[in-house]
Amino acid sequence: MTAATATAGLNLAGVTLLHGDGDDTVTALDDVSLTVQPGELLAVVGPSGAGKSSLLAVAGGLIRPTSGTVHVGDADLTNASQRDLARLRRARIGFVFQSGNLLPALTALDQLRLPLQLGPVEKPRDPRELLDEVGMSHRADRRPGHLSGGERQRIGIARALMTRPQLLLVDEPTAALDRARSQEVVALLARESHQHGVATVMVTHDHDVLHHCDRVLQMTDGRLEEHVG
Ligand SMILES: Nc1ncnc2c1ncn2[C@@H]1O[C@H](COP(=O)(O)OP(=O)(O)OP(=O)(O)O)[C@@H](O)[C@H]1O
Repeated sequence: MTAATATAGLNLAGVTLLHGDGDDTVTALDDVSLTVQPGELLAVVGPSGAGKSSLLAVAGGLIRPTSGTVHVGDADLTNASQRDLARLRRARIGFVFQSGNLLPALTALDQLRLPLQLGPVEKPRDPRELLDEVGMSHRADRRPGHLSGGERQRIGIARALMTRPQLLLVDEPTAALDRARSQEVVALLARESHQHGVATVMVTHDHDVLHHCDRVLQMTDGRLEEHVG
């Protein structure tokens, strides 16, 4: 990898991930190389079991690959200690889950404050400003039980952006949403990625939202290929 490609966004080089051992070995990722630029929204589609969740887990430093390297900006996740990995994840990576993964007892505004309470953050976003940016100021005092699925997802996205991450990893953000809400949520992801220069990887089964994405790749049997839509 050249110095230039190692300084921004996400870079995976020759990443292979094996699960299990002996006869039970499963190749979840098979020699995957990928660069996602700052400000780019990449969608990854593919059948169940193709390796999409494994890709997110490796890119997010949650699982170490069997071989190959993973960089977020200039940070090498592959050789980092557990302690450094935790610090890198907190400072550089945002995660968005299928249904928002919000804490039931916290208001929308407090969900956004939460990442700032888990440790020092260099230049955090202002929670009220970010709430406004995702169109949720009018719901600041509501708890998740009184929000719609689309609203919960907006809060989940905003929470992931509080620390100004370089990389955003998004797992099936529209799985629980109807068509109109799905369009809004992915349009929001595209806008936030572009505006704030975040490299975003979104795994999805939802082909109706792909037109919001800058690039679409297909995962098949652990390999990433061009998507023919
Ligand atoms: N912890 C594990 N131990 C053993 N095998 C695993 C483990 N996690 C995943 N696998 C296997 O690795 C392969 C890739 O799984 P992965 O969850 O990444 O696929 P996926 O594309 O995300 O699937 P889905 O769309 O159903 O979520 C599958 O064959 C799966 O059975």
